[in-house]
Amino acid sequence: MDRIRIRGGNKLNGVIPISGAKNAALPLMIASLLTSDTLTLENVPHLADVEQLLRILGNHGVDVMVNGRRESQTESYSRTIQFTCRTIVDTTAPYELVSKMRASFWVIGPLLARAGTARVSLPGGCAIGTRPVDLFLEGLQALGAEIEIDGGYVNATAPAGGLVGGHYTFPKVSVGATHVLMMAATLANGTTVIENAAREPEVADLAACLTAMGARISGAGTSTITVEGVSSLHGARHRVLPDRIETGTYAMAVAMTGGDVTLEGTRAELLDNALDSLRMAGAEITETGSGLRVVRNGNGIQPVDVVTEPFPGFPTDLQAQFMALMTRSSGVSHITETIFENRFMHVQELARLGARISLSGQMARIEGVDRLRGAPVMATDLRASVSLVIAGLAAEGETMVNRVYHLDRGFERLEEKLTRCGAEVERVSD
Ligand SMILES: CC(=O)N[C@H]1[C@@H](OP(=O)(O)OP(=O)(O)OC[C@H]2O[C@@H](n3ccc(=O)[nH]c3=O)[C@H](O)[C@@H]2O)O[C@H](CO)[C@@H](O)[C@@H]1O
Ligand SMILES: C=C(OP(=O)(O)O)C(=O)O
Repeated sequence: MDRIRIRGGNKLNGVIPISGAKNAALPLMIASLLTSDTLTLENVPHLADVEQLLRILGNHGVDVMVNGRRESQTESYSRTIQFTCRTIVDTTAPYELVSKMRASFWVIGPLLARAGTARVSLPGGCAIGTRPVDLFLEGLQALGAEIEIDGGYVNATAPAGGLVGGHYTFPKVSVGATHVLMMAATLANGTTVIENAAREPEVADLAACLTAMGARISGAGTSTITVEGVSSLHGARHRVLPDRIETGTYAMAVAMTGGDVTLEGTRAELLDNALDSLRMAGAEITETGSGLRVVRNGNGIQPVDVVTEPFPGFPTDLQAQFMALMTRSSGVSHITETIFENRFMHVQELARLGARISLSGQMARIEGVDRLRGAPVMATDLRASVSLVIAGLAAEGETMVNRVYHLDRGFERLEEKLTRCGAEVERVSD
């Protein structure tokens, strides 16, 4: 099992290319099920989750070409992948495939919309909370779907003439359920209005791609999305937007170590609130022609309180990384997690490095310390893992991060990107 060894203490200086967003690429890939034409996606990151979804889509009948070839091309940062689903050959998404990754559940929307039926295993994914699927099911029922749960599977059936436009107000913001409902509504008969929709940039990115495929969508990126159903979608070419979580992660790494790094190919507006928190912590962040420049020279790290919220609030997917940064601040900070009920697994691992953190319900109190010391730590989920890398970069001596398969779900070539900027980070394969 691979591990990551870090020798802390080096500043980061240089350029880090930001990859296409995992959380945009996954729903975009799933959208290929909605058409019999070819959907071409550019800037698809090479990540374990993407590879897993390729297997799942293959099972439904999607033919895949990566950089013009049939076998997976791993050498390039940014891959162009063509997806062609002439017919849906299987409407079942089995437990063995879906249990590994939550987003694979999202095939339920396109399968139902195009084939009229779907049998999809209840999902897996990062163990950060119970993560039910009730809102997906309620939303699909609002489009006329009949739903039953049997043996760990959701069986969904559209009415005889296909899904029908409907009105659904989310009682709670859900990124995944917004993606699914929007995709399902593209092929429904009539107009669908989705209220209290997720406003994450990945939702707008999916809507832009669906629109290029012939869908009629307005309001994506706001909390009310209207979809006028059409009878079919066609092929399109779309570029996956830059990964805002990867952007924020490296920005926090620079704030942690000090240095001067340009995050190439990304944009400030994708991070909104999180950049303000980073600036308050002491990082200088400027937009350049090629991306975002992050600098921290001389000044220490200031304590900043954050509360995770749906976009444009501070993202839960950056909570662990910001906590790592706060372990070295010059005072006391508080981090409140409002999205997932069990997303503090990194706390005990950060403590191994000398962090002082106490938990009270959904709030963590972090008392900054002068120094962290390297230690063996264990990655528990994707973002928790990278928070340990950030802490390790600033810790004295060696930090060994175990179970890095979590990291490989969402960070493309992490050790290479950091090493190029002066960090001592290497992958150790046993
Ligand atoms: C692949 C992907 O894009 N994953 C992201 C997506 O996950 P994901 O789409 O799974 O997260 P959601 O936005 O759906 O979850 C938000 C909250 O709603 C709850 N909920 C959700 C659906 C439902 O049917 N019932 C319900 O109660 C969840 O348990 C959670 O408490 O958004 C999360 C919140 O920004 C991010 O952390 C994940 O990285
Ligand atoms: C929680 C995450 O992913 P998933 O929703 O796929 O579990 C994440 O990207 O941080």
